[in-house]
Amino acid sequence: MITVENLTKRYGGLTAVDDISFEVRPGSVVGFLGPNGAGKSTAMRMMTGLTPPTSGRATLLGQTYRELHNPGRQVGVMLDASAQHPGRTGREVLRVAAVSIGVSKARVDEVLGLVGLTEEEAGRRVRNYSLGMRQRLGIAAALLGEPQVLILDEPANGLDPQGIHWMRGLLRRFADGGGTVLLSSHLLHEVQIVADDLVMIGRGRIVAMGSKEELLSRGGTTVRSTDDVRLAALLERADVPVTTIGSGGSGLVVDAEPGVVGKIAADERVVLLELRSGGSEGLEEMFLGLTAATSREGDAA
Ligand SMILES: Nc1ncnc2c1ncn2[C@@H]1O[C@H](COP(=O)(O)OP(=O)(O)OP(=O)(O)O)[C@@H](O)[C@H]1O
Repeated sequence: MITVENLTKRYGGLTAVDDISFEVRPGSVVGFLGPNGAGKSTAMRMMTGLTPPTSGRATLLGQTYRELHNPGRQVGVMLDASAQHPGRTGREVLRVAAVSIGVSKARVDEVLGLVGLTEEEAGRRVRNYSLGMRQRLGIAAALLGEPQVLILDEPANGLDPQGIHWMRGLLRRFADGGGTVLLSSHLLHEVQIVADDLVMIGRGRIVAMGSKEELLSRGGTTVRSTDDVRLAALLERADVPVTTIGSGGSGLVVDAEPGVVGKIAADERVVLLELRSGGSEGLEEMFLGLTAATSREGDAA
């Protein structure tokens, strides 16, 4: 549904997006992650025809954005929630968009309901909206044409925890209904729950990508038991490498699947207090580690 092939953007001497390739399958949510300045927005702008690539290409439903017959009906885009006309009411913003892409007024009310903007809020001018309300309006605009694909740049920005929870539900339902979602974030935990796959970029380059489970399991397994010293010895005996022995009861990090560790513990009657995929550091640490080395902002430090 979304195919990105060797996409590159250079601004003078700066390579903002450096030869990235990935795919987003129908029915899935892909989190596009990277620190500030990593090149996420530039990549999304190229995907949606707003910035011409220096080389490479991106297709949506088999065509470039510019080749799409009625892009507003096929691809829902939210790149900059503050770009909406400040002097119009939320409802007016959506009505104007509805006319331009050819959808009914009734659909405007439907999407307002979907994003949880009340009658009163829809009648307020956008300049008086909070950032969270602007995000909801931006998502409403993206959903307006009943698209099959959603491309959202930092949609969780400005949403409170409840709003983030709501957005996850909305995107999950959209994907479960066969839709394709690409959403960017500079915060792993915002997308970690909802995303099926993750694409992590730093300084324009892909630094890691794969299914969430795959990326999580790269960190090994964390295990905590009532007797970690004995468990470590049992694991070593079974040729399962223990990479860390935590101090103060923080457990072990083991280079094996949780199932393997659990079985050894069960066979030897060691009581487990915790058993999970990922090292003690978790995906967040891995993300920070992967991107710290490639953060442009880090250059100044
Ligand atoms: N029009 C432009 N001209 C020159 N440089 C640009 C332009 N647009 C983006 N850049 C640079 O390209 C790099 C990537 O920027 P981009 O906005 O794509 O990053 P991002 O990952 O979306 O970060 P953020 O979350 O901070 O927006 C940055 O160094 C930015 O300064």
